[in-house]
Amino acid sequence: MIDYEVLQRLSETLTSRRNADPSSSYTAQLLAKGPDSILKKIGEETAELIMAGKEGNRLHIVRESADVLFHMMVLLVHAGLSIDDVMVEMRRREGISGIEEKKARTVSK
Ligand SMILES: N=c1c2ncn([C@@H]3O[C@H](COP(=O)(O)OP(=O)(O)OP(=O)(O)O)[C@@H](O)[C@H]3O)c2ncn1[C@@H]1O[C@H](COP(=O)(O)O)[C@@H](O)[C@H]1O
Repeated sequence: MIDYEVLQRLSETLTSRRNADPSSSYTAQLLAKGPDSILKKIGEETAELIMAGKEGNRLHIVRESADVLFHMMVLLVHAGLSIDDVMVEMRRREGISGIEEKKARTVSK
């Protein structure tokens, strides 16, 4: 059974870090440094995920994916959002083929 509740708990923890002391929280440090620092980390972690994907090492892919997801969630908190908002969008897309969606986009242009 996959523990999706871990994302909910992490989301709550990260939101609470808005008021935390940066000396005791990496998330609070990032939030205090501002959006450019968060975006820089997302860029770095995404590049590392790309390299892991090229390398094909499954453990590295999982670990780098977790780093990207974590830093993306910090960005969401910075923007006053949460993983819930992303899930709402994913639910909206559910069952809509990417191929069909793209075709509909071209038609409406
Ligand atoms: N999931 C994570 C998580 N994933 C990655 N990281 C941190 O992200 C940082 C960046 O990773 P890097 O490998 O790039 O580290 P680095 O190379 O030393 O960083 P730079 O020198 O490049 O800045 C590291 O310090 C990791 O520990 C995380 N830090 C925290 N969490 C979760 O967030 C919660 C709150 O954390 P704090 O806010 O620190 O209490 C924790 O309980 C965890 O559940």
